[in-house]
Amino acid sequence: MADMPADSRSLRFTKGHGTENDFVVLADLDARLDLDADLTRRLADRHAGIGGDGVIRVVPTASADEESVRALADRAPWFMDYRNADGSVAEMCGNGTRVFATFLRREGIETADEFQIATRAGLKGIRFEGDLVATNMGRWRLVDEDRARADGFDSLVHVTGHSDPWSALSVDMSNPHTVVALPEGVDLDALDLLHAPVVRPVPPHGTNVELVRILGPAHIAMRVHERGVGETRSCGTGVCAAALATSFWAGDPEPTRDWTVDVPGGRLRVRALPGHEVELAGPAALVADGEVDLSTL
Ligand SMILES: N[C@@H](CCC[C@H](N)C(=O)O)C(=O)O
Repeated sequence: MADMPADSRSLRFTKGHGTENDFVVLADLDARLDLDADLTRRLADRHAGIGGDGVIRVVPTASADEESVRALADRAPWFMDYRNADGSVAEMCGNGTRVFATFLRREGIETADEFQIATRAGLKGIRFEGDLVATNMGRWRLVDEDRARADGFDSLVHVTGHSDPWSALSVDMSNPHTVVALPEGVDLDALDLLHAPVVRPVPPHGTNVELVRILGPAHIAMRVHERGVGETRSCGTGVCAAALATSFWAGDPEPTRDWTVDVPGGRLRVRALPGHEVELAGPAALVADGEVDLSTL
């Protein structure tokens, strides 16, 4: 169990989600919480804890462990410290940025319609747009651009229940993604994602795997198996990777139109920005506040 503030064995939390990618949000405004892998796993446990695909700690950027994050403090006072449900630390979480920003607004910590937050993948610009929150996710890249341009693909993905592996494309969204366009006749809804898809060659830092069905022009449906979690109902970085890969395959490597991505938990918009950056827009909801007795976890 993590070291906790001496005066408290309980922890206040907020539960939130972005297109049903759900998170336990911890306001650690004094940077007193030692959120280690064990505590993260216990909080995220859906049976014995609060439950979530991940845990988000809201902490002053100046107090981050990583020097590269602390360097952002003068431009973004708050750091989204994101952990997957298995306790692993991830570079970025697209849906998490909207939940994080919505929490900062609700608490009156940030009051503007536009502000920047700090993540392990650098600064991310937030813009409130009606009911949606838009995040400038920053720069993206194809992991093996030469191979992608020559073949369209750079790896193979094997999904349980299907004898043949499918061609896939690796996209770096600051975190790793492997995108598969499903062959004709394969039912997206029927895929077995209880088991992790097997990716070859093995990605050095693991990967999130997106399975995509094309629904129409600039419109796809996607399911995802997330690194450090399992299948989730949405993944913001994955949605961007899927839209960018599909646009690439469609001959529009720098997307000139907005893409709509349907996930089991809702709908998201992906927009290319100048400078090879990409914006993700969608809803965010804070659904509960509570206090957990850490001795019971
Ligand atoms: N759900 C997130 C991504 C969270 C991190 C991912 N599982 C990883 O390990 O890279 C999103 O909305 O982007």
